[in-house]
Amino acid sequence: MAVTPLMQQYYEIKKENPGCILFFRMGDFFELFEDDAVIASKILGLTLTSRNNGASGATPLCGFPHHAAERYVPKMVAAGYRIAICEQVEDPKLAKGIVKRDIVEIISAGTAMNEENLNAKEANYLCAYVPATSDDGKGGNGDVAAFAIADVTTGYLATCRSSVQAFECEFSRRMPKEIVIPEGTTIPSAIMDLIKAENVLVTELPAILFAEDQAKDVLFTHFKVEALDGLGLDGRVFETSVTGALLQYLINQKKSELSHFTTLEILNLDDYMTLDPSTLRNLELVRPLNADDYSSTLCSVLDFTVTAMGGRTLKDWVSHPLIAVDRIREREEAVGELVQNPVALDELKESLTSILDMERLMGRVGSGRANARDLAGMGRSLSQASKVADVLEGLHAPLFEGLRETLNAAKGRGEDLLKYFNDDLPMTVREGGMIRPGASAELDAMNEDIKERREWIASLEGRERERLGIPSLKVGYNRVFGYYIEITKAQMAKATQPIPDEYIRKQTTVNGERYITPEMKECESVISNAEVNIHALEYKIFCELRERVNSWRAELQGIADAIARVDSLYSFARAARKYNYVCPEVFEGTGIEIRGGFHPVIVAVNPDLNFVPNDVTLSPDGTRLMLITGPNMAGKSTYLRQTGLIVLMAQIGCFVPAESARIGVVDRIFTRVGASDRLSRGLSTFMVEMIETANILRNATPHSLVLLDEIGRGTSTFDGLSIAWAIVETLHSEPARMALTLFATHYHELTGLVESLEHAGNFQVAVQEKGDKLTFLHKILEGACDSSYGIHVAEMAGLPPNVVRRARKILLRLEKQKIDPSDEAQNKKIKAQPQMDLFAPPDENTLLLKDEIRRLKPEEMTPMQALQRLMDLKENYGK
Ligand SMILES: Nc1ncnc2c1ncn2[C@@H]1O[C@H](COP(=O)(O)OP(=O)(O)OP(=O)(O)O)[C@@H](O)[C@H]1O
Repeated sequence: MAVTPLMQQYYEIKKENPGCILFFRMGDFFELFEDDAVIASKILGLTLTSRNNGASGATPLCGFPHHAAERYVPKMVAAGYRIAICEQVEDPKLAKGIVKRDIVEIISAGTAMNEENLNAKEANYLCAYVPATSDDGKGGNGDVAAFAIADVTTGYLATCRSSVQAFECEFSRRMPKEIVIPEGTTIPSAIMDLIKAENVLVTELPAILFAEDQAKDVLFTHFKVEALDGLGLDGRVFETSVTGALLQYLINQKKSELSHFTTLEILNLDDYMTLDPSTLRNLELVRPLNADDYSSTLCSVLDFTVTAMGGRTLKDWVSHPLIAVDRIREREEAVGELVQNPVALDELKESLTSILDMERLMGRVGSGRANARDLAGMGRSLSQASKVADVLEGLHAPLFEGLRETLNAAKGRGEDLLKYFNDDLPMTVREGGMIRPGASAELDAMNEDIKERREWIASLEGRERERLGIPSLKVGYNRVFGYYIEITKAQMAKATQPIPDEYIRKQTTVNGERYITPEMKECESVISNAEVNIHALEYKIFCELRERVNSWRAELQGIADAIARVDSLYSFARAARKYNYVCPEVFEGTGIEIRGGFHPVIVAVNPDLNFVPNDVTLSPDGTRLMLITGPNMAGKSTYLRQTGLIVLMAQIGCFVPAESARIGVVDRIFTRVGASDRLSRGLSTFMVEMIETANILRNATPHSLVLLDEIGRGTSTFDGLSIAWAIVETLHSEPARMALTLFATHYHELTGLVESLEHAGNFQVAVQEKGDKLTFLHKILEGACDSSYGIHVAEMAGLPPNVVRRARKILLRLEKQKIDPSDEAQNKKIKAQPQMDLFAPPDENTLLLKDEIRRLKPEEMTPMQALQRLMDLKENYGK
């Protein structure tokens, strides 16, 4: 079927970009056709119309003015689509036939650059993954991963080979918006879970992009190196392949060089405490459990950062606690110095305040999008960065010395840039108005040449007003016929002079006439000819400046990174001062000793709450496992979480919410606490609980901190108790595990077990019972709690009195069968006993009896037969 030539062009471009929604530029509009139009009209709320497409009939169509793309592209990307921007790439006036069009950029979740629509304090990560083998070449069954992570907005690029489990942890810490894989690759199921839960876009690429040789070429060309060791990739086949493919994908999408990717980091995940996705979630470090409540996260409490870069680094630090004691102490020392020096803190805040997002500005420079405002912004930020260096001059912590040296590279550069730019700058780069007088002699001379004529035009209005006696006469300008003199009908009537002969009528408007004069036109033509050259020269100077900034990129990224770190240390110090945190003593070894610890988030969010501080003492030779009993609502979960958070805060180099703390560096924090959002993924509460517990029991080490809250409550009492019991024994006694453990439980039966274990101790959350009234004291004390008060709490919550009364009766009866786990004889009985659940099914005899009764037909029996049957039943079942 014949289609119009325009649609033919459309179809060709569409075919070359499968899987993309095509934004097709036509004049001042973007048009979308067919399915693209139907999809976009729904998402963007646009009216769907149709276009006559030659003999093939009408085509669904929707469109919008081109500048609206700024708003519409992010909306489409957020809805999970990939947008191909197709621009007119030749001047329509010069085109022979259909205007030439081409794709200038493809935008998807992980490649979006439009930072106005991104959360400034959040990175926009894109990840690539390939299955790998381990160093020794043995682990090739998909349990080793190679991955690369990039942020195209800032130029961050890193790669790593690790176990799939470590990849899963890193994936959830970074939470990329998009993952790129070779076609047909199976993504490990744990990662797939995260992808589904977070709506991560999955992009499959031809496997050839991941071929080692191809990837090498991409890396060599991009980084201008001739060997892999220049990038630290020597002998790292999988990392090379995955990084090369990722970079190639980005270059293909952005259709630009991306020179802001200047370095490649080889990640070593062993440098950081392992935090699996459930711990990240449960401790609410960066993201809240309840999507809308960011204030419940640790980040929100610690984030006093002033710059967007600092905000991103702070998040990165919080989700990557350190293992190396010297690095932790380095940060602590720097924070400590700031805590003691409020003047320096204020000075830092002042100089950090006007620093823009230099990393993202570099992204704009590197991808050729920067305008004069961006370069001047970079200039101002550099001047401020050198002020930050001056503040650091007065500080002595070793970390600050290194940062100051890096920041010294900013000295002079800001001023060097700013001297070129006007104070008020346009968005456009080809229409002049950017370069400050005095910055270029050539430009000044060109401006000088037309100065008189510009002044002549500028003063024309005044002169003509006087000459014609029309005080409100106007000289205007439009793109169609340039300068004109406008005289309204009312003005004309009041004019003291007739319209001069040299006035040429150009346009009649509703209110009057517009004129030009030959002298005016001659002047204008000289000005506009000169301005073409002036604008071209301004653009040339601008491009040189942009190139200069681009050539500074390595230093600028170093400066940006240093600013982000200073800002994060500043933020820790502010938090420490505001909430009275103390510097923990972090040591290499095992043991946790916290005096007067409190929960950083609860206290920050509820400043009026009378929070009761608590102690923790865990050591390999003393108590390794604390079993904590106490009523509901007493504060067990809070105690567990605050301990996890305090240990984590110590290892990110932050001060901690306590009177004092000694923290032996832990390799992992495991948590099995609270609700889980994995329920939505089709797993039952109990299943999730057991998956997470299994992970703990397989991976905990004697250097781990394990937080277990109410393990086993998701199943029947005896199953749950038995599981909890076995877990306590394993964590306490199995040499490979023996982790420092806080175990909160409602199974009071376990307190007896704990008494028989050498390195476990019973603790309770104190309550005060006066008559019927129960007061929570929130204090953790030694010893076991002898009552669970569950019914009490239920009563306080408003359960109807008849239900409460009945519950008390049932409880009394059940307590008569109480089990003592420390009683060996009874222990054996438990294991041998069939399940004795409240709602356990009736025994076999009862079922048989019921069955026999059901089959009896008394109406067909004689009295004698009935009596005989009754005697049989009594004989069989009556004992
Ligand atoms: N140390 C404390 N000081 C003051 N209030 C506290 C303290 N610890 C907890 N709370 C408050 O008590 C309430 C219950 O705490 P939490 O959820 O930790 O109890 P729990 O013992 O784990 O309860 P459950 O067994 O029902 O899960 C929370 O609202 C919390 O703010």
